[in-house]
Order: sequence, then C-alpha cells, then structure tokens
Amino acid sequence: MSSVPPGPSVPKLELLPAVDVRDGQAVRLVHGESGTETSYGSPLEAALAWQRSGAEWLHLVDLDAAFGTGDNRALIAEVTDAMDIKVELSGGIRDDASLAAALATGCTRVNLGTAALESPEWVAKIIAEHGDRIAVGLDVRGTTLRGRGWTRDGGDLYETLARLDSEGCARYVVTDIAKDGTLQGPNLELLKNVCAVTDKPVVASGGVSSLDDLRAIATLVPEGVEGAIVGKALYAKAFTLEEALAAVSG
Ligand SMILES: O=C(O)c1ccccc1NCC(=O)[C@H](O)[C@H](O)COP(=O)(O)O
Repeated sequence: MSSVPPGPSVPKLELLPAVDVRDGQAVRLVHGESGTETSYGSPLEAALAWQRSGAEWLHLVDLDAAFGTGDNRALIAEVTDAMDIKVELSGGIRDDASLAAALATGCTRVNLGTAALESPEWVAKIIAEHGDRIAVGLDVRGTTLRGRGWTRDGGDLYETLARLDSEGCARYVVTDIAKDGTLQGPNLELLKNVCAVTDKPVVASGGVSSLDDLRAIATLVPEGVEGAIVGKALYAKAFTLEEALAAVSG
C-alpha cells in the first residue's frame, strides 16, 4: 500500500480571514478604494462561516468608519459578540470614544491606522495603557504611509515604525495597498524589510491569492511574520479556509 509523502513543511502561520463591512454588507475593495466594492452579503454569516471552518482569528474592518462615511458600530459589536474566536478590529479607531467602543466589544485587539499618523501622543498613551491589545496598521504605497481610509499620505514607513517601536507598540499589520484586494500575491519584500527593522511581530495583509502565497509568507515566520490576513481569495473561492489552515499549520 502506497502512502502520500508529506509536502514540504513550513512554520505555522496564524490566519485571519477578513470581513470588511461597508453600509452593513461584507465587501471587498480593490486597492482599498471606496466605490470598488464587491458585496458578499451578511457580515455575520461570513464571520460565522470562517469560524465554522476552523479560524482562530477574525479580522473585522469597519470601512465606513475608516472612510469617515458613518460607521457600522452596532453591527461590528454584534459580530464580535457572536464569535468564540479571537477578533482583531480595524477601521476608524482614532479617539477615546471609538477606542472605548471597540474595546468594549470584547475583541482581542484593535488595529489603529490614521491615529498612529495624526495623533502620535494619544497613540503613545494608549499603547502604554493597553499594551498587546493595540496593533498598528502600516498601510503603504511604496514606503509612504496612508491614512483616512488610505486616502491621504501620512509620512514615512520606517520613521513611523521607529517611533512606534520606541513607544512599545506590540505588533504591526503591514499592507501594501497596491496589492490589496487584487489577488496579485503579497509583497514579500516589504514584509522582509519591515521584519528587518523591528523585533515586534508582523501580520501580513493584502494580495494573498493562493495557498503558495500563504506558504511563501509562512517562510518569513522565522524573520518575524506571525500571521496573514486573507480576504478576497476566500470570497473568490481561490481556496477554502480549511485548505489554507492545513497549508500553514506547521
Ligand atoms: O483596515 C482598514 O482600516 C482599511 C481601511 C481602508 C481600506 C481598507 C482597509 N482594510 C482592508 C483590509 O484589512 C483587508 O481585509 C485585507 O487587507 C485583505 O486583503 P485581500 O486579502 O487582498 O483581500
């Protein structure tokens, strides 16, 4: 009787299936641009489906809050409450009120973007207060950070990273906007470059299109990549979440 040899093993990579919410619907954008939405129905149904498939994390984004076109706060709280898994919340968390609402959902951590660029003193304060519950999203075009729903330039990636590191930021979520929602593969070079200048864990985001992309990201675990967010590829059924989890289970 023949047996199938195991494939090449890669280090375990955390996977964070994404639910991005716009106007009450689960959507995916291209390059994070407002107006490029493809709708995938109920955010709660999408999140429950990822949980049923074995996800340990959910990456949940309030796009309206990120763009400043309103918010989906009640729905985000409902989805988070329905999860038995860890939840990372992103989108429009920029002041005490939005932070308090996000943390009150019981999410595991929040992901700050614009605030890290525009309100450095406040961000230093909340990093000191909340430690590991605060991650910072470093969303870049080239090496220029983008804030306000990725619509405005917000400074240099490496200068900002050095500042946040010195303030004790626990984790970074790194997105190459040019890749986001495009199924063109992750920017591995960017991930390596960020890992080279920080000892803090990095979560990769944007562009994952295949199981091989996930395996390629997993090869960067020894350099500091901890996880990968997967959005469009799951909605487009490029692979199943079960397959993805098996591919990078270590
Ligand atoms: O996270 C944000 O705050 C945000 C703001 C504005 C536009 C997009 C934003 N997030 C997008 C995501 O986090 C995606 O879910 C993630 O990058 C997945 O990308 P992909 O796998 O390429 O669909």
